[in-house]
Amino acid sequence: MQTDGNPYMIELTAIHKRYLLKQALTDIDLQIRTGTIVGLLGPNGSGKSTLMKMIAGLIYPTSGMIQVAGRTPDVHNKKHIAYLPEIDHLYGWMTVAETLRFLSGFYSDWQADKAAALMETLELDGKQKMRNLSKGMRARLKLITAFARNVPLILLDEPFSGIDPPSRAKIIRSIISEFQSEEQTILLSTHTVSESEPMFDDVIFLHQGRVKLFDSAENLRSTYGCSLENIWEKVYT
Ligand SMILES: Nc1ncnc2c1ncn2[C@@H]1O[C@H](COP(=O)(O)OP(=O)(O)OP(=O)(O)O)[C@@H](O)[C@H]1O
Repeated sequence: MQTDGNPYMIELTAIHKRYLLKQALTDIDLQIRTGTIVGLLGPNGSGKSTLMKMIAGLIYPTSGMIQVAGRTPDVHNKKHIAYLPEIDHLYGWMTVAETLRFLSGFYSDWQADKAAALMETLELDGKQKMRNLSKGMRARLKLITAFARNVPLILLDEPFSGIDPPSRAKIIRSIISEFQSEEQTILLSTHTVSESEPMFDDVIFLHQGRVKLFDSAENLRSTYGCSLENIWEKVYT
């Protein structure tokens, strides 16, 4: 995946997405800089997952243009994008360690040493059977599978759902420390704004499928004179 001097990992121009009966995204223009962690915030149904799936090349816009590292995303982008995977289809009889080995076979960029280190940091037991994992443990495993890959773009859709607050704090610290700012870009959607705030370089606030605010976290805080969480309250209430 080449960026050829282009400072933007993701460029969206006049994007509209309509499902059969529902307009999900309207007139989205965004440019996401390479080497940043970007927060994608918004209430339920504001279009976060739709935007993520589109950037991952899993669904297509109704109109408009998307460029990811200078090319239109399609299913082949899986090679270059780690999209927080659905793991529910994986074999329940396998252990966590077997599952990671199984997944490693699909990705030439898999870093087994990193997966092992993250297993330790996130306190996941390799001997546990997949079918016995709690919701929070499954969420941890998803994060490990995303960060074990050496890819330029990581898309994390609600990575903290089901994870308890102390573990969330630990995971956020590990995302910050694992982030390779020269080479990587992370787009992360979440409802846990206050805890996630320290991670974000830039923040997108979506509202009813439109971009309500998009700026650096620092500019937003100084413009509004408060934290992102308080901005959230001002924007959405
Ligand atoms: N496959 C689909 N078919 C029809 N409508 C859909 C589909 N997926 C999403 N929608 C609708 O599009 C809108 C945006 O949904 P989306 O899942 O992108 O929002 P979200 O911000 O990720 O929500 P949440 O925070 O609840 O996960 C919603 O009104 C939703 O009902």
